[in-house]
Amino acid sequence: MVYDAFVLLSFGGPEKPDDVMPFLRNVVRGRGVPDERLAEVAEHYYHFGGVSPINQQNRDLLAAVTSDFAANGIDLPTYWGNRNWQPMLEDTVAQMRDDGVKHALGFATSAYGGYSSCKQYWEDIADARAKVGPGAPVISKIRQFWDHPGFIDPNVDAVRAALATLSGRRETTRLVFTAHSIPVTMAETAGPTGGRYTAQLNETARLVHERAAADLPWDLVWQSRSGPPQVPWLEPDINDHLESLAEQGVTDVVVSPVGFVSDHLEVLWDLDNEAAETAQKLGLGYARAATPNTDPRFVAMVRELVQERTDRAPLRRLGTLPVWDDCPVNCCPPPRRRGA
Ligand SMILES: CC1=C(CCC(=O)O)c2cc3nc(cc4[nH]c(cc5[nH]c(cc1n2)c(C)c5CCC(=O)O)c(CCC(=O)O)c4C)C(CCC(=O)O)=C3C
Ligand SMILES: [Fe+2]
Repeated sequence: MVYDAFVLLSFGGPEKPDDVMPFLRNVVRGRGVPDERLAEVAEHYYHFGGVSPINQQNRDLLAAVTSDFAANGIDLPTYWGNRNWQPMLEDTVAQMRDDGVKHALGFATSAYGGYSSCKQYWEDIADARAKVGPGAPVISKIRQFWDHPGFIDPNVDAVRAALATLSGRRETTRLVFTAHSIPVTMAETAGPTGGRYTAQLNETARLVHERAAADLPWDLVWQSRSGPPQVPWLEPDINDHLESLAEQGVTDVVVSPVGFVSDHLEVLWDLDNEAAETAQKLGLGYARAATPNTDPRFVAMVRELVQERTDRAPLRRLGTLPVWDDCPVNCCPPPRRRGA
């Protein structure tokens, strides 16, 4: 298989106040979410001047990957397209067609399986290619990387650095990993045999824990729940979990958002703002570990994942869960649409 381009696939985010509501309508398109709910979420974005950091983080990642390719003799042009905001993937795919690209490798900014984190990127690719029509390049998505050392090692260092800022007693310190909550049915149907999102997250958390702070107890909990209250999502929420930890006599927490690859708005708002405030109310010492962002090891991982496909380079990984490149068509079905 000969690949002739690389494309970074991501979520997208607003870059000025006027982008916020149209961006949010794109995120929930077809799901019948009322504007009042979106207006509430919009406040989180307005708090940061209507700018999500995610697009700049992706520009930085793409620039770093592009230089890393050049330094390692990989001669692929690099592109970037989003699901929910400019640059939209369909515009990127049109540009790739105009540039003569035939078959690109796509890297999505999510380490895990499941609908939102994996399958929906396949859908984004199919939708973008359908809109561009004849001549649209084929895009093959690169595998999930939850246990790749280039993802684990930066998280390990970040947990160690966060721990070092706490002044409390180690015996009563807890390591808390977080990821985006998803509907329980979505978790049950994640991956070819179900449960893949939570299984991979548990493996990531275990791998980071045993390298960063093997003596500390740890938990994996959830953040950023949305959707109507009658639909069950993964629990406990980080804020409820901090309360029960405080009741158990925990004095300090390190929160490591292994569910994400950059310090975007879900991290800045839901952790640095909300969870930090909860911890303060409870009198808990609190430190949030950084995500990989553009750590050189994470950037090198992207190149190694490309080399797995172009040179049949051996897979570098630390875990034991199964790995696959192309997902079966029937796995990770989309959530049921809500009535408007
Ligand atoms: C698993 C997962 C990831 C991690 C994997 C990955 O990274 O792909 C993720 C990432 C992100 N989620 C983000 C933002 C949002 N997610 C929403 C809504 C939802 N997320 C879901 C799941 C996930 N989401 C689900 C099941 C929904 C509800 C259903 C739906 O409607 O699809 C909503 C709607 C409003 C609301 O109801 O809260 C917003 C605004 C941002 C951007 C942050 C920024 O701007 O910096 C990022 C990176
Ligand atoms: Fe989300």
